[in-house]
Amino acid sequence: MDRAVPLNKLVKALPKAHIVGNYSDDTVVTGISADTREMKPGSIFVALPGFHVDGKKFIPNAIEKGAKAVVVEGSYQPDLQVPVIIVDNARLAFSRLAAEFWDNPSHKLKVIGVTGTNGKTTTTYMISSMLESADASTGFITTVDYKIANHQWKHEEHSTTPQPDRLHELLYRMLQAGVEYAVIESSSHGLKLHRLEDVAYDVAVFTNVTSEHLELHGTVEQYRLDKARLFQLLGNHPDKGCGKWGVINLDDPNAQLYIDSTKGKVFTYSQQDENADLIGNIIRRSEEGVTFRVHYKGNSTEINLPISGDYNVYNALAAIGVAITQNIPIDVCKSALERFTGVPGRMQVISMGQPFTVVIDYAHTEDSLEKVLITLKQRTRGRLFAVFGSAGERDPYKRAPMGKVAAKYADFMILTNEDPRGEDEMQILLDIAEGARSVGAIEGRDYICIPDRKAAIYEALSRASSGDTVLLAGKGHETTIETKNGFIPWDEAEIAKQALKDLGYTGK
Ligand SMILES: CC(=O)N[C@H]1[C@@H](OP(=O)(O)OP(=O)(O)OC[C@H]2O[C@@H](n3ccc(=O)[nH]c3=O)[C@H](O)[C@@H]2O)O[C@H](CO)[C@@H](O)[C@@H]1O[C@H](C)C(=O)N[C@@H](C)C(=O)N[C@H](CCC(=O)O)C(=O)O
Ligand SMILES: Nc1ncnc2c1ncn2[C@@H]1O[C@H](COP(=O)(O)OP(=O)(O)OP(=O)(O)O)[C@@H](O)[C@H]1O
Repeated sequence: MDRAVPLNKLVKALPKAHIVGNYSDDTVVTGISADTREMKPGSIFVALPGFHVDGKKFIPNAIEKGAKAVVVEGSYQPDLQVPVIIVDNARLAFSRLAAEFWDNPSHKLKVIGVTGTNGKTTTTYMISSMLESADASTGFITTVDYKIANHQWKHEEHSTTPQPDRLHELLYRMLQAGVEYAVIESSSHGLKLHRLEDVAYDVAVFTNVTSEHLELHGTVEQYRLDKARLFQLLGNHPDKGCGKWGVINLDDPNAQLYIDSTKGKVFTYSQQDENADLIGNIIRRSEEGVTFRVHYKGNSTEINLPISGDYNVYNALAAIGVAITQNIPIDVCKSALERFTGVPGRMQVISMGQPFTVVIDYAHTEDSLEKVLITLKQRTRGRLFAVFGSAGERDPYKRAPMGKVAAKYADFMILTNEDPRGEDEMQILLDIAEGARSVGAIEGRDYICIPDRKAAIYEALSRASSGDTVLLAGKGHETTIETKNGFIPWDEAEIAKQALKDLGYTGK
């Protein structure tokens, strides 16, 4: 989207910055970027201190490509032909500049942020569908896809929360399209690395915390604290007349931290605690979904959620909580939830007329794998197969617990690649197997390792028979497998369908 903003205006947004070099009042910039591979001429280049390399290394390249100014953290000596904006923290400056460049779109939208280890995407989808049932136009930013009013599309980025330039551009486009509410999956990376610092949130939602991404946060304690930033950000920006709310899962042991961090009013939900503002009790479970009753201010309503998994009742309660803070009646929430079609790659059933069930799910943590396996175990007459792996270069400590929990519930496991990245793929599988073996699993009898994911899927489907369930976990909606040799295109649903066809199942 073409846009030109005076450099002057952007520099004013960084009052503590020190500027070296001159520019005239009519200098304009046409973009903000922290990546020379994507930067367009006329942009400000922000040199971020990366995890692999210092972005300062790319300054000459940025200037060659037409950067109008560069932002650096700390100091930068060489004499450059463009102004150098020296700041204390380049990530904070990147966020500030991107928000200013796109004219702070979040100040005019009503913005809802969803954080937590699991359930962010599902909850975001549910919130959006409820708001739309109440006739509000919505946009969202999720791991799976982006939505601006009626246009929804799958993105290729391997990220949940985009970098600030992309993020604020999306919010700007939402505003241009007449969107009233933006719902943003707010990852712990996004919060810790200040990608979300200049978003004016109105509602912050907390789903749950288990242990993940310790390669970034260091400790579970720090991970919990980094997520709390979302609730503090509520206090940073003007109120847009819809109130500021923290919507918090009271059943999570960490709830109090997020309640205490909320710069606004608190709304709680629970399946167990009578003190919560909103309570949901599961009444029955079926192949088609879960029925639960919600209790709010002395009234109660039964809701048939057409997706299975008890945890989805938590996601639904979080979304109803948000709707209540926006004065949406529970009947509207009910009708939105009863029409909910789910999220691609989450409990997605693949049917080609085979006599067993095939389910694709994005479970890639110990907690989510356990919850999904429990759900599937409850409704499987035969054997439960689990095909899964664990990411390379991320959270190696979660591998053994994933193996352990899968060994507990699955009758047979095929350990396979998820995103091995630069790591030895067999070593990742051996790390998972170690957890499985710690609870008595034996190779050959209870599990096998097949790094090639396609071959693993074919093996599982050819072993399955009537009444069995095959869970393909960890890839969900993702469109690539990241290996040391680059990205391999991937579509788990298509591969499962093709495998079933090759096994002779062609019906619906
Ligand atoms: C941890 C993190 O934020 N990583 C991002 C970061 O990588 P990095 O720090 O390693 O970058 P680097 O290679 O050291 O380079 C340093 C700087 O030089 C720039 N550069 C680099 C090369 C070049 O030719 N020119 C150039 O300008 C880079 O853009 C970067 O700004 O900058 C890269 C370029 O923008 C991103 O691709 C990369 O995200 C990758 C995709 C990633 O995997 N991110 C994940 C960990 C992530 O953020 N996940 C969370 C949570 C997901 C969840 O909930 O499960 C998310 O919100 O997405
Ligand atoms: N409330 C929940 N509690 C535990 N597990 C959940 C919950 N909701 C979803 N899951 C599990 O987590 C997986 C991912 O769900 P979802 O995409 O909604 O979460 P997420 O937090 O957005 O994950 P990510 O950020 O990694 O995309 C699902 O496939 C399911 O296995």
